Amino acid sequence: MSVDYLSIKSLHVDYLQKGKMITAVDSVDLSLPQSKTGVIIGPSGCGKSTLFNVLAGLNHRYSGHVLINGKVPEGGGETALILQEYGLLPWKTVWDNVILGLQLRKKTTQEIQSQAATVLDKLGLLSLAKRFPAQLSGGQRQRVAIARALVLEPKLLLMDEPFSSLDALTREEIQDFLLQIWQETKLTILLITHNIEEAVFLGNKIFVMSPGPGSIIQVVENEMAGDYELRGKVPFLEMCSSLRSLLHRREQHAADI
Ligand SMILES: Nc1ncnc2c1ncn2[C@@H]1O[C@H](COP(=O)(O)OP(=O)(O)OP(=O)(O)O)[C@@H](O)[C@H]1O
Repeated sequence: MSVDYLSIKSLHVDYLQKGKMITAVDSVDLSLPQSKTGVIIGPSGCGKSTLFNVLAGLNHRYSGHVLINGKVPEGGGETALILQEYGLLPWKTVWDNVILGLQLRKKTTQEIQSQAATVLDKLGLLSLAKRFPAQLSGGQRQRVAIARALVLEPKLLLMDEPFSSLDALTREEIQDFLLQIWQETKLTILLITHNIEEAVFLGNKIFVMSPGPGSIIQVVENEMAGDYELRGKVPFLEMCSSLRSLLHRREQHAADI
């Protein structure tokens, strides 16, 4: 029996805003086995980032049960979070951005040098090590953000709309790149996207969220994910189409209430 690496049961998060309680997510149930990819898709404001803040250990004010590898999320450690804007420090070079986390973990200079060089080399970024983020393309910046996360050897990679600011072709290249990273490292990956094709291309499990306060309204098991040749194939297009209909129906239903 496979034990879920990530397990969320009855998650509920409220925010207090100007004296009023706002429910951001309600009754969220989600599970993901180790070394699988999960994609969360849902309308704006349904609570996707709220969910990630809990998983990244940044928000402890929730009710329900959340376990990552059997432990309550505390941040750091085995979990890495990559944000939409990449989170790179503009005044630091690629190299200095990548080694930051290792320095914070008080690694020796030798360990830092060797781990950073290995990851940058693997991701084809060594030649860019002395550049600053502003001197990189969007796709290169995204790869540096992935390098910065991977150098810490996480077991769970959380990515919050990581490719949303990339043009269509670069986006596909980076999706392929992420697939390659996943196949090599067998990381568990949970990714948020608004893009249906991306969800079907990358997600072994696709979690569809309802409009806010969000909950998971459908889980699509997707054995096709992980195939580089998938885009354009009939089953891929069919799954995208049915996911699109589901999301439209749900938005229409919410608008009618
Ligand atoms: N710090 C906060 N204080 C008060 N309300 C918040 C806070 N953060 C989020 N919210 C509210 O909680 C709800 C969920 O927000 P969240 O950012 O998690 O949604 P999302 O699905 O990630 O949205 P998007 O797709 O637009 O990024 C929204 O109604 C939002 O206004």
